[in-house]
Amino acid sequence: MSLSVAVAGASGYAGGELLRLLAAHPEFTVTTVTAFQNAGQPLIALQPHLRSLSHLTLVETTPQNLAGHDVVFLALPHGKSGEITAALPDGTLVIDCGADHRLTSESDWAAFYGGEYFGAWTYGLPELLHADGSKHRDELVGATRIAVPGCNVTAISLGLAPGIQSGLLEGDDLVAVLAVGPSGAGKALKTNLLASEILGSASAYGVGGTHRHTPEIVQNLTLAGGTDVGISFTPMLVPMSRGILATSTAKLKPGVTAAQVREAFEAAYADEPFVHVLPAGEFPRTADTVGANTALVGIAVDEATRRVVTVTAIDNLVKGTAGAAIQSANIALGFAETTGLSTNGVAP
Ligand SMILES: NC(=O)C1=CN([C@@H]2O[C@H](COP(=O)(O)OP(=O)(O)OC[C@H]3O[C@@H](n4cnc5c(N)ncnc54)[C@H](OP(=O)(O)O)[C@@H]3O)[C@@H](O)[C@H]2O)C=CC1
Ligand SMILES: CC(=O)N[C@@H](CCC(=O)OP(=O)(O)O)C(=O)O
Repeated sequence: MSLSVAVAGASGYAGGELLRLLAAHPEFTVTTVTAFQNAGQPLIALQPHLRSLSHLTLVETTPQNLAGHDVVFLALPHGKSGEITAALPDGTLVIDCGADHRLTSESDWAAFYGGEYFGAWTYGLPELLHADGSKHRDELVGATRIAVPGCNVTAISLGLAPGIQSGLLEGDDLVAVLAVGPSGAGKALKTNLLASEILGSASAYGVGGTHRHTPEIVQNLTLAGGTDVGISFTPMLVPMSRGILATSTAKLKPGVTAAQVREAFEAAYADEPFVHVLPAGEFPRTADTVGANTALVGIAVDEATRRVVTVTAIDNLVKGTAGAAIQSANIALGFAETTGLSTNGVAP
């Protein structure tokens, strides 16, 4: 018997991608979809690509409308899920794609987000290494509240954690520069995201340690065993609708070889269904992850500067959000982790 599912924020980009994946998931049936100003509209009016869900109508995002489901996925603006989930029964599996429950430090929340702090939930990045070599998926088994990572955070964390956990890389001088697609910013119209502004242009934002994903990256890489973790991280908007290409670099510890670094990454991800290390000399393209729940990682060592350089590609809406949410739900509920998810993208 399939589980009944509600998706809140179903008119947005993350909600739409959740619905696309859930519609093909054998264990879930979406019965409720909610929105804010678009409540009352047929879902198909907002998500015309989701033909198999054309029977659904968007209703208001209230605890009453979300109650009575086995699983609730939230794809709401930051700060909007805390109050709603407080009213849902403890036994309901709730998965939040927003940031409200990602940070374990209240002071980081206050510094980078502000507003009421609702506390951290189990973190939805199964492949994240812990200092002792275990993976974060162990914590997801049986969880009933899950916080899905920020998409930039996923790309950077997967691209650095094995080097940190293995003790081969310094954690205090990390640098990451990312090319990101505008869908990461959501559907709501913003002037700097108009096609006329982004086509033919690349622009940096969140520069100089100000991006709100910074403490989340530090949190993950500290969990992976890093000491005094510090990262300078700069995302750049580029004209592609989906995708993140994260170039992450770190200093090698004295005496560490390129072969040791590659071995650490290959060992960490050897059994991972969704994280693939590319052969030496190969680096990923975002195009090869579009629609797939895949992270592709390329690795090089720059001997002149004694830095490792990893290049990680993900689809921000799949492995960066909706796919990670479903992967984590699968683990929490005891389904095969890959259920309803694919490593195959679409091309061209
Ligand atoms: N886009 C991405 O790549 C990623 C997104 N996320 C997170 O997922 C969440 C959703 O993002 P995204 O889909 O991109 O955003 P969108 O702007 O595309 O969608 C936002 C959704 O929230 C609803 N909404 C807007 N304002 C309110 C409100 N005040 N109260 C309740 N609901 C509201 C909207 O409804 P309506 O249409 O009716 O206004 C819509 O359904 C965010 O927390 C985001 O950070 C996380 C990782 C990556
Ligand atoms: C292009 C763009 O603006 N991208 C977003 C990514 C959003 C994301 O990962 O989600 P959360 O907002 O849930 O953290 C950004 O860099 O802030």
